[in-house]
This record gives sequence, structure tokens and C-alpha cells, in this order.
Amino acid sequence: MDKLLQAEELFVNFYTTKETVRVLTGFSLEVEHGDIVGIVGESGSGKSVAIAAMINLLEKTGRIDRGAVWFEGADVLQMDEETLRNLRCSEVGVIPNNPKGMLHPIVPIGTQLMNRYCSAHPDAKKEEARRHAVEALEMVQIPDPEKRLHVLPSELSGGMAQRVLIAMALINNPKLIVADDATTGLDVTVQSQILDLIEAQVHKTHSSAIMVTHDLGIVAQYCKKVGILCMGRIVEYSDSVEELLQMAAHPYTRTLLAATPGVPREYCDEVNPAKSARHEISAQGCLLQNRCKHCTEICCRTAPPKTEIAPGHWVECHLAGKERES
Ligand SMILES: Nc1ncnc2c1ncn2[C@@H]1O[C@H](COP(=O)(O)OP(=O)(O)OP(=O)(O)O)[C@@H](O)[C@H]1O
Ligand code: NI
Repeated sequence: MDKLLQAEELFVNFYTTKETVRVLTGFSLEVEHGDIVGIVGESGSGKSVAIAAMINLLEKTGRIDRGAVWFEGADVLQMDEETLRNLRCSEVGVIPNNPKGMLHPIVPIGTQLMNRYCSAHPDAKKEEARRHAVEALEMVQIPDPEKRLHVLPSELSGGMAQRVLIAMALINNPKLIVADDATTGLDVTVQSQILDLIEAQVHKTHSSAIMVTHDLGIVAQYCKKVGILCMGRIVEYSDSVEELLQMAAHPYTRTLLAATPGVPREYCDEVNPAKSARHEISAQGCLLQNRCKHCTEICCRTAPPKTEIAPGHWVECHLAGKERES
């Protein structure tokens, strides 16, 4: 069977009048049916751009210069507009992290949900769309869903608005749910309720999910597989989150883990923080050569190859498998 989603060596640049910003630098990811995959990386590492690239929905100035994306074997970068719209409305449900900004402020949430349903079911009668809107609100545990259909987004709390966004993303039963930092800014109880909901939906509908986050703790709790995103590419990946937490091999991963509470092993900082949000990406060698405390001559010369250090666990670092000081 085809993989659900495959992104292969994506290179994305943003071209503004002043400069070219390199964002994805060979991003690859595979999602199989039933997977919950975590993508973890610091702010600016390219998480949201990677998601947009995978559904071919970059902002105007962004361009996919190289690479390929396959959804159930279909070439996403060659799809016509209608197929793409269907992909984004019903096959993939993206939950962004800015609920108020993503909902139309003066359109009742019921109408927005019904519109979303109808975009995937153009022949649906109004009553059918309304029923699905109510069910979607029930699914995300919004009390009194019938009454809430008339509410405007501006009348909702942050947690409620985030639930509505999840309802929007799930109303058409997508095969792939993508949560882009879906719970940042919400308090911890609401955060786990929302992530529990996403997890339950994946199990109930046999779909798959990508959870994008800064927080390795979330990944440890909800994901089976994990990729660490650094400066636009996955630099360490494991089919098993536990294995990665125990045996993290990339200096960048180890630094992220040093700041994560409750990790089964102690790690320390091996990579300096980025000097600016807009990192300078070197043209050759390792992407992290200016920040890594272990950087040697080979790191500046050659890009590190992918090394498999345990079954299903690989890392791109010249130090992989070698003794190091820290
Ligand atoms: N439209 C754009 N024009 C120019 N640069 C952009 C544009 N969109 C994103 N970028 C740049 O791409 C990089 C990655 O952005 P992205 O939003 O994917 O980061 P992120 O990992 O999702 O961060 P965060 O955790 O803060 O959401 C950033 O350096 C950002 O400045
Ligand atoms: Ni983002």
C-alpha cells in the first residue's frame, strides 16, 4: 500500500525584493497509515512552512525549488486547483495555532463549519450540513452545540476558539490531521484535553496525525515516531519516541532535551542559541556549524551523511556513533 504522505528533499525559499530566505533545506518526512508523528524544532526552524509546502499552500513569495510530495501515491505538486482544494478541505485537516486569526470574525461558527462541510460535499442539503456542524462541535466537547452555531468567533474564549478550529479540521474526516502547535498559549488542562481529542479521533477514524510542537514532552506523551527539525531539515529521526529520548544522538536534539522536564536521561546544551530568528544557513557543510560546540573542520566542509545508529533511528551528524566529551 502507498504511504499516506511522503515529502522528499524539499527545498523552499522565500524571494522578497531585498533577499532570498532559505527555509527548507532538504526536508523529508514519511507518514504511514495509523501513525502519529511528532515534528519538533525551535521557533523559525521551518515547521509551519514544511506543513504549508506539503499541501502546496505556500505564501506567494515562497517557492518549492526542489523536491516532491506524494499523498497516497498522488503527486501533490502537480495537482490541479480542484484536486488541491479537495486535498486541503477533506483529505488533510490542518489545525493552526492562531484560532482567532483563522476564523472569519463576523461569520457565525455554524456557518463556517457548514461551509467547510459543503466544500467537500457540494450536493449536501442545508440540514445535512447543519447536522454535521453540530456533530463536529459535539466531538470537540463544546456544550450546547445547537445553540453555539450562531455564536461569533469574537465571543469565544481562546480554548473554545481552538476547539472550533479542530472541529473545522475534522468535520470532513481527514485521513491526515496536522496540528501545528495547536495548543500553544492554552493552559495546561485545556492543552491536554485538546491533544487527547486529536489522539482519540486518530484511533476512532483510523487516520494519521502529524503533531508539530516546540515541546518534546507533548511528543513523548502522544507520538509514536518523531523527527527533529533544525534549520529546514530533519536532522534526527526515530520510529520510536522512547528510543530517541534515551539515545538522542544529535547535538541539537540533546540541547532540546536538556530543556525538557521529565526526560529519562540527563542531557546538556551542545548547541548555542540562534543569534537571530533568521539564521544564516551555510552553503556547505553542516547546517549547525556556527552554533555547535563540537564543530570540527569536517563539519564546515561536508554535509553530514545519514547514519543509522539503531533500527529505525538515524541522525545526520559527523559525530554519530563516535565518543564525545559531553
Ligand atoms: N512569507 C515569508 N517571507 C519570508 N520569510 C518567511 C515567510 N514565511 C516564513 N518565513 C521564514 O521562514 C522561517 C521558518 O518559518 P516557520 O513559520 O516555518 O517557523 P516555525 O518553525 O513554524 O516557527 P514557530 O515555532 O515560531 O511557529 C522563518 O525564519 C521565517 O522568517
Ligand atoms: Ni510555526
